[in-house]
Amino acid sequence: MSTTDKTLDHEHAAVRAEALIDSLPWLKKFRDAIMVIKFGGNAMIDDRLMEAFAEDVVYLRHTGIRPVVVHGGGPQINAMLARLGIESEFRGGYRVTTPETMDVVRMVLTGKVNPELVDQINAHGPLAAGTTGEDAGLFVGRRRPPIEVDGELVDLGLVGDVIDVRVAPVLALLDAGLIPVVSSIAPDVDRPGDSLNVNADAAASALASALGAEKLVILTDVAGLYADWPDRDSLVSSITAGELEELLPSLESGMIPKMHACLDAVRGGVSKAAIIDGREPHSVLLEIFTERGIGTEVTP
Ligand SMILES: Nc1ncnc2c1ncn2[C@@H]1O[C@H](COP(=O)(O)OP(=O)(O)O)[C@@H](O)[C@H]1O
Ligand SMILES: CC(=O)N[C@@H](CCC(=O)OP(=O)(O)O)C(=O)O
Repeated sequence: MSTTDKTLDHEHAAVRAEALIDSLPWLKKFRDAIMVIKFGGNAMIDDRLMEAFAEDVVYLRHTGIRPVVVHGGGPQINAMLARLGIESEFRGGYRVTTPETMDVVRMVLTGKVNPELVDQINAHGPLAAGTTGEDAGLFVGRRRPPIEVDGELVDLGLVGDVIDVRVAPVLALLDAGLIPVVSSIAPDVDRPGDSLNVNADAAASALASALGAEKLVILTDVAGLYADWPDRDSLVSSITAGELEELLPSLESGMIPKMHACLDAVRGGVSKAAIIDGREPHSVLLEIFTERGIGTEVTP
């Protein structure tokens, strides 16, 4: 015998059924679509968020969407550099990368963060396959020329841009039903044997364009793009590429690579790019399966 309050049960059931039915148009629309999701280092610090992220990605995969994960690991690189007593600085949103720093970046991204993320996803079944921009020549990298920061030219060292992507290895993983998990290291096309540190937002953007992805979703540690940072009333829900281009010069620090990444992606053929709050559990599902999405969307 059960004494549950049936009225309450019916209400809960109705809300849950509505949420499931609301996702129907998106399930139909996005079947087989490739979605590139960039998972930032800040969300990885919290085990609960990392578990929720893994669940979201596995959920997408089981709905027939083809998720590709690109990850960063800035805070984890900072922690390891501090342990090793190596200083590093950020200029214009990018880490100034010496050869010594590059060794640590590669070790942390490819040796620690990538397998940890793969493990989280594979807790749900053997779905994730870790790879880097160096494996099978996925990324073709080139050293970034000095950039201007506050009117001064800054040499970022071994920081690279992805100038070309050979999508075959990622497509092969997708065709095998797997979830590629990619770290943002690229081989230097001009100096064979050298590796370059690519900002993970930029790497995700290049991969999304090359794959002809339906969406690029970038998780971060704020609700989205603020037009007048740090004014919390200035959250942008939607912005076009043209409007974003005008806003870019006024942006600071971490938002610069992110918004460049979104702009490049939509200019590169991706239908929509979104910056969403990685501090909210299951933010990826809310972005993909709801009409308004969350955070800031960038459209062509
Ligand atoms: N206009 C802006 N809108 C939102 N965040 C901004 C803006 N300008 C600077 N920021 C900063 O950028 C940070 C996100 O960049 P970053 O720390 O590199 O994130 P992640 O680790 O997710 O890649 C935010 O936490 C915020 O402090
Ligand atoms: C050139 C550059 O800045 N590379 C980044 C790569 C990792 C990254 O982008 O990590 P998040 O996404 O967690 O910020 C770095 O060295 O921190």
